[in-house]
Amino acid sequence: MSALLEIRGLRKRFGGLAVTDGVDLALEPGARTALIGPNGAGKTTLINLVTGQLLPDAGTVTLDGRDVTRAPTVERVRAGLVRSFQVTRLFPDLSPRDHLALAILQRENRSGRMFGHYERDPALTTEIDALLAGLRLAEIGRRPVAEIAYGQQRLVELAIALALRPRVLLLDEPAAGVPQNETRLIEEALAELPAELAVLMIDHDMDLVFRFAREVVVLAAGRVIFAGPASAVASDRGVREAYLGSYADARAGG
Ligand SMILES: Nc1ncnc2c1ncn2[C@@H]1O[C@H](COP(=O)(O)OP(=O)(O)OP(=O)(O)O)[C@@H](O)[C@H]1O
Repeated sequence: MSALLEIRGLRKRFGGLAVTDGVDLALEPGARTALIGPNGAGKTTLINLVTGQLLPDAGTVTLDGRDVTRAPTVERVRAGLVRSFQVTRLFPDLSPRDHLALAILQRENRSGRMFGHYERDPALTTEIDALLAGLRLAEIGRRPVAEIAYGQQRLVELAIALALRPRVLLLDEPAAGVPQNETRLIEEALAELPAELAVLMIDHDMDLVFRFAREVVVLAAGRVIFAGPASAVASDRGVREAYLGSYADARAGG
């Protein structure tokens, strides 16, 4: 199968620091890949380079064969390269339904003026209902986001990302800050993502990473030090030394 997202030789320096130092990474349709590595390894920078929030000094980002290395973020989103929104970007007074209506109108390049009466548009409300039902958010669909549980707010972010009809979904710490008793909701939602969607997830929670990912890419000091099956990462010597040692030892009871 050919790669849907392909990153080749990507480089980015901040001052004297090579934060992205010749990164290669490929995602095929249906990929479930985790991007892990120590604090400051360059994970978020890599995601920002892929989404277009930052431009690289060298290298290429290709989506389905099309070079998008210098394309504006909005163009990449239209082409199906979507990053999950951050909770801080939700509007506290708006409901999940409102957020989804905005996302769909944006996707369809329709005027924001439609927003005032979107509930009267059957195609829109049908789609919103399906997205909310899929993430088990139907019951709180009309409540202001500020009033719903944090775990549900994170699911609203995911619903917004899905409303943009991604082919590649980049998830930056989807369960970060979610109380323990709500993380199951996030995991269930991640497990039920469309099969053909290619997903790249950054997370520090190794239990979540290993339950979700089939492939793991380990970044350290801006370089890929491991890329391969999740089953092989914990026993990789370089990874243990750079990052996973304590986790692997704990799992082994050592
Ligand atoms: N805009 C910037 N200007 C200068 N340095 C930056 C900038 N953004 C990130 N850095 C530096 O680049 C390095 C990598 O940061 P980045 O946030 O990409 O790492 P990370 O792997 O996502 O870390 P974490 O796991 O802590 O989120 C860090 O040393 C950081 O201080």
